[in-house]
Amino acid sequence: MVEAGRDSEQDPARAGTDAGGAGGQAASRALFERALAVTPGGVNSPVRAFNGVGGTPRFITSAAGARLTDADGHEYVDLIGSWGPMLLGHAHPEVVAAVTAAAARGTSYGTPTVPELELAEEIVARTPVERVRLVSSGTEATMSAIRLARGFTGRDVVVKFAGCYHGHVDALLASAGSGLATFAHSGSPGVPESAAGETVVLPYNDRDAVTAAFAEHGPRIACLITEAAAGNMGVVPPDPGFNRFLSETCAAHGALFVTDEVMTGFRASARGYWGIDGAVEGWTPDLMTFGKVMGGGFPAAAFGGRADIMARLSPDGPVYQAGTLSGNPVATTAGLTTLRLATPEVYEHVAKAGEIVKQEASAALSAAGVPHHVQSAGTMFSVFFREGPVRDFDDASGQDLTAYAAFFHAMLDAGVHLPPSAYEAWFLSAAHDDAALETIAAALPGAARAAARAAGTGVRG
Ligand SMILES: Cc1ncc(COP(=O)(O)O)c(C=O)c1O
Ligand SMILES: N[C@H](C=O)CCC(=O)O
Repeated sequence: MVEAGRDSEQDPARAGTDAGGAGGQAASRALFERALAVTPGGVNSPVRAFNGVGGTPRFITSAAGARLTDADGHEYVDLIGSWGPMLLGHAHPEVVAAVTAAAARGTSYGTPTVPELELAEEIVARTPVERVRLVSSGTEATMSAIRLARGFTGRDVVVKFAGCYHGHVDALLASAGSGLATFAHSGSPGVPESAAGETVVLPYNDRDAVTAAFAEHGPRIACLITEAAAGNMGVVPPDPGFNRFLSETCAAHGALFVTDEVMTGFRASARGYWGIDGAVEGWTPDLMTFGKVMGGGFPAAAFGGRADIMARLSPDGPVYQAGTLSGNPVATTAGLTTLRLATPEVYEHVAKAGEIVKQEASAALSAAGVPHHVQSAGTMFSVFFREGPVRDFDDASGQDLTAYAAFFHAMLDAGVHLPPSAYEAWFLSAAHDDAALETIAAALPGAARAAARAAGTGVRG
């Protein structure tokens, strides 16, 4: 095994240029060159590219527990967590065994199966949804929820918040947070005016803007969709009472309240962000969306909600929605096994590890004089490279992206793989043990000094 750690004191000018050292990334570089020849940007989802931080993405060849191994044999403590799903860590033996056994029984039948039934039961047991439909991605879940909301209400307008990402659904791809922020697009070519034109985008945590939008468009609003706690502009929790206010405003205008828990679901807590907000404050979304953790690292996602709304869905009702691989037996086995293994101890461990990493990151950045702010939503957290609380996307956009790029590369050199974007959560898992936390702790001071050298020298978001 080759150690990833080298040169965490690199010159900030080298940040974003594979500061890891000549020769150390030969295999990843060669693979990336091949990928560029056959795949746009060399990646199958834009945030995987290093466009926001510069350099060559590492090709990961295996992962176990809290660690990733790349094609050059370097090992990294993983803080990407596949962008959220890997709550238990990579290649959890019981998940691997269950998935292997499921695959041996056949990988897809196109008929109802037991694992999909049991996964649906598990979701209904943990959340306020009464009926749930399984799909294959978070994007499909939000797209379907929006269609159902429109079909149920007979209205067209959708309200969303700037900086909240709900997948690459046409109607929701306006001011959509991390990927688009990292790539400096304001929306996306290819999304027709007719699709985006029915979307109202408001500043997050802004009650006045919500009140004004409903006053103007109320009778045309089918639904308001929000991340239960925003995680795609960095972690920005709703102000106390904000989600309840949204729920009440929707109800007052006959619109549906849709909470997107694709990221927070079964991650922020065992019952998602709803478990620490709605369950406490006494509000219930009309529809919810889920993904990531409930797929256990496989393509599985879901949307669900009130029985009378879900009854409008085909085959019971007229709103069409379908999928050849929806409820796939291997994917649902992975998700079901993951949820069953996600005990209170798992959430306690992830929370405790998060507290340690947050405290150490903040201490290192403070010692180096780097402006920063740490925010959390349940067990999720992120570090903003700017001073002061972040309440909305404008605040999040005030980050020093050059400082983050230098920090990211120094961490990578020291064997810690952060998300290659300043607008993402740092994901921990039950597998982040003392040794993994020590690697992170050892990497932070040098990375903070690299960020300090780069701070203020370049791009602000
Ligand atoms: C809150 C939220 N909603 C929806 C999505 C879309 O999910 P997917 O990438 O599985 O399509 C994501 C992440 O990608 C997300 O974080
Ligand atoms: N921020 C995105 C979702 O949470 C990252 C995942 C992706 O789009 O690849």
